[in-house]
Amino acid sequence: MPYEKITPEIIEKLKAVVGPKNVVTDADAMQPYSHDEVTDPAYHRMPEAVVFAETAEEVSAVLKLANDFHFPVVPRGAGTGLACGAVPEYGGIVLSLEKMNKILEINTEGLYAVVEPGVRTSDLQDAAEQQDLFYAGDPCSGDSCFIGGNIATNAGGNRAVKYGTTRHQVYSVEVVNPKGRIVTLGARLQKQSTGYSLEQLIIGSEGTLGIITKATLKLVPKPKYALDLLAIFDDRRKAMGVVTKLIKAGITPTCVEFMDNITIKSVEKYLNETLQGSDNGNYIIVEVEGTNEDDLDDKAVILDEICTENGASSVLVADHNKIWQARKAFAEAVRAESLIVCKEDVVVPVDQEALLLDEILRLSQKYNLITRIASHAGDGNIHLNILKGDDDTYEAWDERVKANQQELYAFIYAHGGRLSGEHGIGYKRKALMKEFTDPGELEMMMDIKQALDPNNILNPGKIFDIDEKA
Ligand SMILES: O=C(O)CC[C@@H](O)C(=O)O
Ligand SMILES: [Zn+2]
Repeated sequence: MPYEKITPEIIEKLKAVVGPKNVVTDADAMQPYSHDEVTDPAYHRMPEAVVFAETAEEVSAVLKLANDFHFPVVPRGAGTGLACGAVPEYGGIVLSLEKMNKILEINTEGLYAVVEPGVRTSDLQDAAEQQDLFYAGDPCSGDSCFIGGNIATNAGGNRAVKYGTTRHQVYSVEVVNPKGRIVTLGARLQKQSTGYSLEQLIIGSEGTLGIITKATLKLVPKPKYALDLLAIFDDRRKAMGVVTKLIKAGITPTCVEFMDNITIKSVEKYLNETLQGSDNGNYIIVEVEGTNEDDLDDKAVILDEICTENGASSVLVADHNKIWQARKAFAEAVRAESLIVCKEDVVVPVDQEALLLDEILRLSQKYNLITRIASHAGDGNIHLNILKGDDDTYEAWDERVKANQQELYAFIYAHGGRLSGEHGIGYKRKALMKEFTDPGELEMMMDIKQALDPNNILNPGKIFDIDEKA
């Protein structure tokens, strides 16, 4: 890629924009910005400088410099991604938004929040709760990830069954577009038919079309009554088979999550706690909200019946904090087992998900893979983690992982699915994106990128490589 190196002249100009303390070139200080949560060092890349922005105007000036001098700008939130979307594959600068971390407004009349991109998701959840309100976005990394990154990647998480993904929480975003113009896209409206929904184009574009500098997000009244049920199944295929039945019951659960037994054991070890049914159980965790205690009880009875009729050995009311601590510890528990992990994030229509699990189990046997499986089962989204075993070489493992991927993705696309449900493409999955995406669809994405970012300076090489355009 013919980009300019970050010269001392460029460093001086960057310092003039954001102040000397906000430009870092020391290798040790830059090291944490060379990767996200992908632990395999093969995917780490050092930036040439890390720049911290404190205002939209600074972001704008940095992007104008990038166009003038032709260097890449890689926007970064908390760095909790799993697709290398914030990793500077082609060098240049990492532009961190972590200092733009203010909750600007929680509006209890209009039910919305205005936040800067570096606000931690859990901080927004807590701030809303203090006003008896609720921010529905809830990625598993909520204690560390930022709202800006949630929007840029259209983070999914645990409550999408009822509330949708991040895109459904967003009224509007202020972005700096690749040419450096500050613009607000979308509006605080329940409806509008006023041209393209550009805010929706930004959401999930992984920082390739604009840098989010402010967002107006939906809040809802805090649900007064909620309950977590834990259904334990001896057979994991039966556990997954119950999901469509739970959805069809018309109760609109907030969450329907799945964990298989070996994963429960892994989490148990990591947390050093005993988890219910961990001897040979597989979990379906269902959270429901109700208007009052009776409503909640009625829903619980229905869910209990469905699970029991479909093979659950027990259905328990779970301790909310404990069960969610276990579910949210999935990624960390796997990381504690192995730093070399392939994380599949496949998604199919919910009614195809039991078939997908069958296929995953078949392929895991065929390719002799060590797996851990957790799933946002209510969304059809399965996280298949494939661990490298101690007595495997990287090359032998990688070869089997790739063969598995080919068969798995062929199955997924044949069943109306996609290769990523929520973690995104970044640069980690772009070769597979190219292989499995309809060329016409990919061409439209590239056309949009080229129109908005003609110099290809904003997060280049993410989702696709523009110079590979046919
Ligand atoms: O590490 C993973 O594969 C999944 C991480 C996260 O999306 C989750 O749902 O736990
Ligand atoms: Zn997830």
